[in-house]
Parts: sequence; structure tokens; C-alpha cells
Amino acid sequence: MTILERILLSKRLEVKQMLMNVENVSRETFVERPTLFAALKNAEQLQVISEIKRASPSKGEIAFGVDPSVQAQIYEKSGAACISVLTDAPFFKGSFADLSAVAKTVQIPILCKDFIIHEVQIDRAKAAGASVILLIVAALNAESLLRLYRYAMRLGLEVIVEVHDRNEMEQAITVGARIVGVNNRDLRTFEVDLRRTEEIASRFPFGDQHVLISESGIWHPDDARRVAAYGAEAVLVGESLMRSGDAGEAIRSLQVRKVGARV
Ligand SMILES: O=C(O)c1ccccc1NCC(=O)[C@H](O)[C@H](O)COP(=O)(O)O
Repeated sequence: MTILERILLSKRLEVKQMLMNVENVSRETFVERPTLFAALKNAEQLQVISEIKRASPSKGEIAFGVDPSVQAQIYEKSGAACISVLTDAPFFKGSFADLSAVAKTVQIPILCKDFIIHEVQIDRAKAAGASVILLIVAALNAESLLRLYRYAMRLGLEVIVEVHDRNEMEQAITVGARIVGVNNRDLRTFEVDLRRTEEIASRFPFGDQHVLISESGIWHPDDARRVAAYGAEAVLVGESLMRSGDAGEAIRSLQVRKVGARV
């Protein structure tokens, strides 16, 4: 069984639990946030979506004890365009409590980074303060992808549709995705290869209506320059920021000039 299959098996159980507990979810009112799409499009520099990542299936512990609010404040002050919060507990040691804590602390867009297979998870993400959710094409069939995409849009959320190859990218565009994230990590082998961004970018419908994000495996300014050269307008970065002694400086070093940016 691949790691994605194992995660999805665990998500089905989690969804059952969530459906039994819908009444107990507290809904708080959060600030109105700027849209992620505009934040990425209107910038001349490559934008950094900075992730709160305590652990991962590929690396084990990264930073179990991090205070998500403190980390989020550092990210926001350093010019992050958005904060991604991993909410999966079994594989990433994240939680919706982490998401809520971040939502109470910062004003910028917040991404609920999870493996979404059911509307109840989208409700939960919104209730905890997310303004953006992630839908992974490899985790959904075409009907579920479209249904969940439309559901999130109706709730006023933005959606990043995550893809791993050109075929998935075409599915993302077909459902109407405007924000597409290429995950450079192979979810079966964990191997990270920035050429995935290059491959997908070669067929991506660049222009005013679409924005491309390169996700995973970004450690150095050279990585940022490389994916910017392929046409990415943002990077989604977890581990390297969590392990950095100076996450603020690390974010600033990745804000390289976008290719095609206006002078
Ligand atoms: O990070 C993993 O090991 C992983 C394994 C299986 C499915 C998803 C996984 N990560 C989720 C992510 O997409 C990353 O957290 C995110 O793109 C940041 O990646 P990185 O900068 O390499 O930490």
C-alpha cells in the first residue's frame, strides 16, 4: 500500500468521526483575509507559502514542539503570502487546533493543508479559520474533485488543486481551478524532483486567470530561481523553514524575482 493510500484509509475513519461530532465544532469569527490569488498575482517577487509542519511520513519528527502562533507570526512578519497549516494528526502531528491558533494570530490567507475527501472536512477547515483549502487530484475521482471544488467555492474559500503530472493538471483546469500546485514529491517513493514543475509548466495555461505554485523540496534560493524560471509564481515550503534557525531570513532569500515580472 502506498503512503497516500494509507493516509486516505485513515481519512475515511476521521471523516466518520467528524460526521458523528458535527454539532461539537465551535465556529469563531475570523478577520476577512486578502485573497491568495491576488496576493500571488500582484507581486513582482516569487511568493512564499510558509508551512507549519511538525512531522512528516518521509522525515518523521521535524519540530513537534513548535508553537504554531509564534512560527506564524515570524512567517507573516517576513513577508509570507500565506500560511499553510498541516491539520492531519496521524501522519503529520498537526491539528485543527493549530489552524485555529494561527487564524487568531495572523491576517494573511491561511491554507488548511490536509487530504480532503468529504465536505465535512471543508466545513471544519472553514470553522477553524482557513481561507484556502487544498484538493489533491490523486486522492479523488473526477466527480468528487468537481463536487468538493464547487462546495468550497460556494463557502467562499479559495482552492489550490494539487497535481503531480500533466494529466492531473488537465483535470485541475477542467474543474475550473485557477490556483494549481505542482507537488514535486512523489507520494509513493517520497522522491523530490523539481523537474515535475518544469514538466507541468510546459503545458500550463499561464495568464491572468491561472497561477502556478511549486510545492515541496525548496531549500535554497537556487531552487526558487529554478522554479521561477519554469513560471511558478509561488513556492510552498515546509521542512526547510521549520528547520531553519532564521525562518524570516530563509523566506526573504526565496523571494527571488519572478520571471516575466514588470520592471
Ligand atoms: O512531506 C511528506 O513527507 C509528505 C508525504 C506524503 C504526502 C504528503 C507529504 N507532504 C505534504 C506536503 O505537500 C508538504 O508538506 C509541502 O509541500 C511542503 O514540503 P517540504 O517543503 O518539502 O516540507
